[in-house]
Amino acid sequence: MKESEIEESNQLNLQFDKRGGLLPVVVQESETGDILMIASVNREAVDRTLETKKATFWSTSRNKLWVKGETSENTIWIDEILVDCDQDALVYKVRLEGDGVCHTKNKLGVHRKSCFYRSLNPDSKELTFLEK
Ligand SMILES: N=c1c2ncn([C@@H]3O[C@H](COP(=O)(O)OP(=O)(O)OP(=O)(O)O)[C@@H](O)[C@H]3O)c2ncn1[C@@H]1O[C@H](COP(=O)(O)O)[C@@H](O)[C@H]1O
Ligand SMILES: [Mg+2]
Ligand SMILES: [Zn+2]
Repeated sequence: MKESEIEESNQLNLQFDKRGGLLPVVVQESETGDILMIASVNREAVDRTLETKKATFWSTSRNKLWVKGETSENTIWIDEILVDCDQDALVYKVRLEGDGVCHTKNKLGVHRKSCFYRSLNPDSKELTFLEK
């Protein structure tokens, strides 16, 4: 496929083959801009996400389609999907149904909103928890 057909096209031509069938997805909360998690999708996961408006991924450890929230009930609802220049990465802009997306819990026993709850200090190389 010519570059122009990918970069300047209004047609969806996701480049799964380039990446072994899996593309990275950044999940971002629409309302706040917060980055919530990064996961992988195959073609089926994208199709299911478009059909159901529920964020669906490919679980790389369980090797199966993963409708986020299927056990935790922390469903993620799609507002918008962005596709990058060379059509090999996505952004899901979303609304949360539950407390958060992360499978870890904070001190109050609540699912953390984002998987990115620690910051790396470049000098000490230690991690600082961002939560109060
Ligand atoms: N719920 C999550 C979850 N939420 C967010 N994330 C992030 O999503 C990324 C997914 O990457 P992977 O495909 O490598 O994760 P995975 O192989 O599905 O994870 P596991 O099944 O090994 O826990 C992780 O690196 C986390 O940063 C999660 N990763 C894993 N889970 C597991 O997914 C399962 C189902 O959770 P629900 O969909 O919320 O019911 C539970 O067993 C959870 O432990
Ligand atoms: Mg990960
Ligand atoms: Zn997490």
